[in-house]
Amino acid sequence: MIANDEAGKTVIDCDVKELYYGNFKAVRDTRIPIQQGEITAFIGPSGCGKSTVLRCLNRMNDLIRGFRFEGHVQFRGQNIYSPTIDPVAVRRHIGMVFQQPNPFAMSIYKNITYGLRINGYRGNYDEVVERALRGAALWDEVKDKLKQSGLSLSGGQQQRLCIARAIAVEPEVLLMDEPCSALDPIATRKIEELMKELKKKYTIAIVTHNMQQAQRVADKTAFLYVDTTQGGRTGYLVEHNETKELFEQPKQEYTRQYIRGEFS
Ligand SMILES: Nc1ncnc2c1ncn2[C@@H]1O[C@H](COP(=O)(O)OP(=O)(O)OP(=O)(O)O)[C@@H](O)[C@H]1O
Repeated sequence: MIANDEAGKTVIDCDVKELYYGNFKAVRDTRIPIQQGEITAFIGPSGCGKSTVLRCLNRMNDLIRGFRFEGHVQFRGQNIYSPTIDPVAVRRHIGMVFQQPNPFAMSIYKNITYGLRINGYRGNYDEVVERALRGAALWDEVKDKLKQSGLSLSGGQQQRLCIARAIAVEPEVLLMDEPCSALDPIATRKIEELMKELKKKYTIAIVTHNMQQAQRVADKTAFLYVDTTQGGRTGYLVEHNETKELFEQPKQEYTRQYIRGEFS
């Protein structure tokens, strides 16, 4: 669906042929190339596999019992599921921000330096903390209280702290699983503005329930739906395209119906 001349821009080539949790086939036939310097949104009804596919991109599903999938996920041409690849190293390159802000119960400063300390970083921690907090548009609000607990911040600030924590280790890709769903509209807009800034430096994939949000922030959008024809509930990719085109001139009837709200 995406033109060949864009293949060189592909940072992650995700091709899920079949994905299972135990005996349950959760996703099939979903190929989504994630392009460098872009925001790719995953949309679709509840249970279509948006979060599952997103979590495949940095091996977060590995932790789930019964998870297995056929297909591949290549990061810069390398299969991240190869037995020789360390999943922790994968997550250094491909960071993640979750639905609920989840700062650690420690100071703002230590939240940011946590990943660096684990990785044995020997550089200047103060510099990294400032750079990460500035990158997450939080520096001005917290620079005088870096020793205060991360949990003392507002929900929107906590989510920006989690983004700062994710970018402190300088990943190439940021995965965001409904990062605004626990936030009010003002905090949501702040995160959306931040995403537009972040994409100058990072490639982003985001799961969102909010179609307006996808239209506001995403360059490309992938629409997944649930196939119930075989008696199961298996998610699959219906359409992946430029966001504007997907919303204004959808190629698939299911996409057209979904964005018109004809089914939920
Ligand atoms: N850990 C798990 N064990 C078993 N089944 C799971 C697990 N996680 C998700 N599933 C199932 O896989 C399917 C896809 O779930 P997933 O959370 O990826 O969908 P989603 O599109 O992100 O949904 P939502 O929008 O409601 O968050 C669902 O049927 C769900 O019940």
